[in-house]
Parts: sequence; structure tokens; C-alpha cells
Amino acid sequence: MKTTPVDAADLASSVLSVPPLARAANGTPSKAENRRMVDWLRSGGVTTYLYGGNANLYNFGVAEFSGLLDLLEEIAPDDGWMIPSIGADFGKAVDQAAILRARAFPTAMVLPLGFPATPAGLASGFGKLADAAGRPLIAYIKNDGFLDAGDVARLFRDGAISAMKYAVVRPEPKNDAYLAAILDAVGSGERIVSGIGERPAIDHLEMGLSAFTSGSVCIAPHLSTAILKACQAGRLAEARAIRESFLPLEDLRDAHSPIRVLHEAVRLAGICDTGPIGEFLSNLDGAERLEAIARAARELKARAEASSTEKPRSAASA
Ligand SMILES: N[C@@H](CC=O)C(=O)O
Repeated sequence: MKTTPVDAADLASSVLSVPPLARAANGTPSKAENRRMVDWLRSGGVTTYLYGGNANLYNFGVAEFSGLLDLLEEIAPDDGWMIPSIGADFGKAVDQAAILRARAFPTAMVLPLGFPATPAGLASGFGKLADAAGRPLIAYIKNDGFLDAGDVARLFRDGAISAMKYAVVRPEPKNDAYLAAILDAVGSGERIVSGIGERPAIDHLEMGLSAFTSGSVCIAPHLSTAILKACQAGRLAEARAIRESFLPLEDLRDAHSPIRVLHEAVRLAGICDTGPIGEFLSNLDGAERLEAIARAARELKARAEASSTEKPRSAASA
């Protein structure tokens, strides 16, 4: 498992997968099933595993946190970068940061608290959390104006954060004054990743962000990796063509809850048994809806499997 400090190359080296957390029937995280998830991602070239919203860590207790860190260490591939999340509220985050201090994880992401929080209060709190964890953290911006652009730049300069996940949804991702202001204040997008999956990722990478997070990468890691590599090589039309395969499942996620649909999609595609989704959420039901999710997930996974047996471009054209 990666234990060294986070640098810009780490962020650009892989799609940052945001997997669900597989749980046994009694609700405890399952080592065997989560390992199956990570192994599938690794087979598609994904080496970064960010356990956050899709794992329902918003509702994960401090008392269970050490056990989760143990599990993540145990299932991590040798070259894998495991990123746990802390928060969303400050009190929970600071208790988790104290636990993290004694562990080898290079960082953790701070889940975003929409209320009660102010930009100035969050900026001050991020500094305290990084002190408590003894390392820079990852900020997660999900709402417009969550942190002031100038505070983001200061948090980077002070070493309170080493990366940011930017996930404000816009009708046109490139038309985003807040992201432009953050990029301007920070001076570069090399430590900022697009945080809303494949749909806006290509536009965000064109704006200078370094990589992207994704839930649907858990179904089709080979294809998601291909999008990242195509973007990084400037083959944007190819990236957009590959992205088409993700849209049926992404449409279902947007319609019925991204977290809940992904949880069932991973199970229905036969990747691992995700089990119960965890407290304060409930597993999706409804035969018709689950059938639509199964169809979209299996089709996407089949395309990923087919792509993984295709010859690489250079060999094919030789
Ligand atoms: N929310 C996005 C990216 C992960 O955080 C997704 O689930 O695809």
C-alpha cells in the first residue's frame, strides 16, 4: 500500500475509484467482498481507492474506524493507494483524524458538511484537522462557495491540504466561475481532481484538472482508465466516444441516487456481493428498477471485458 506523501503524479496516475463498501448481512464490512471489488478495479488499471460517499462513510461510526482502516490495509494491492474519509462534522472528523495520526495512510478526504458550516469556519477547521491527523488532507467541494478560492490556495500553501476533489454539478462544466476562481487562486489544477464521475470529467481535464473520481469505474475500470489515458494524451474525441458507454448507468444513478444505484449495480454485475448499504440509507428495491440497473451494469461490464481483450492501439496498427 502506498504510504508516501501525496504528490501531483499520484493524482494523475489512476482514475480515483470511489467504491461502495460491501457489508455482511449483519452490517459489518466484509473483507472478502471488498477485496473482490478492489481486485476487479486493479485488473482494469485502477490503483487509487477512495472510500467516501459511495461507501456511506458519512454514517460510519468513530468506534468502527480503526477496523475499517485495518480492512483497507489488508485488501490494498502492493501498489494501491487507499484513501479513507473522515467527517462530515468537525467533531467526528477530529476524532477520526487522531486515529489516523498513528496509521500509515498518506491522507484522508474530509467529507463535505453543508450545514452548519461557513467558508471561513471550514478553512479554520481544515487547518485543525490536518494538525490532528499530522498530515495534509483532501478537501471535497460539492457546493458552490463551500470554501473561498483564496482560502483554498492558503490551505494548499500551509500544507493543510494536498489535493482537492471538485464536485459542483454545472449544466456546462466548462462554464464554472467558481472553479475558474479556484484555479486562478491556486495557480494550477495539478492537485485538483474532477469529482463527479465520467460525465463532466473530460471538460474538467481540458480545464487543467489532473484526473477524475468515479463510482461507475467500479463496473468498467478498463474503460474509465482508457478515458483518463486518452485525455492525458490529448485524444479527446476518443475519450468522449468511450464515455458514451457509461451514460445509461449514469442516467440511472442520476435518476434514483448515485450511491444507491452503484451499490446495487456492483452486486448485479457480479463483481462482489455489496450486501446492506449501511445505516440512514436503504437498499434500492422495485423489480423493474433493479432490472434496469442490472441491464445497464452488465452491458457496461461486458464492454469493459471486451475492451480488455482488444489489442493495444499501437499493436493493432502495426
Ligand atoms: N460521485 C461520483 C464520483 C465519486 O465521488 C460517482 O460516484 O461517480
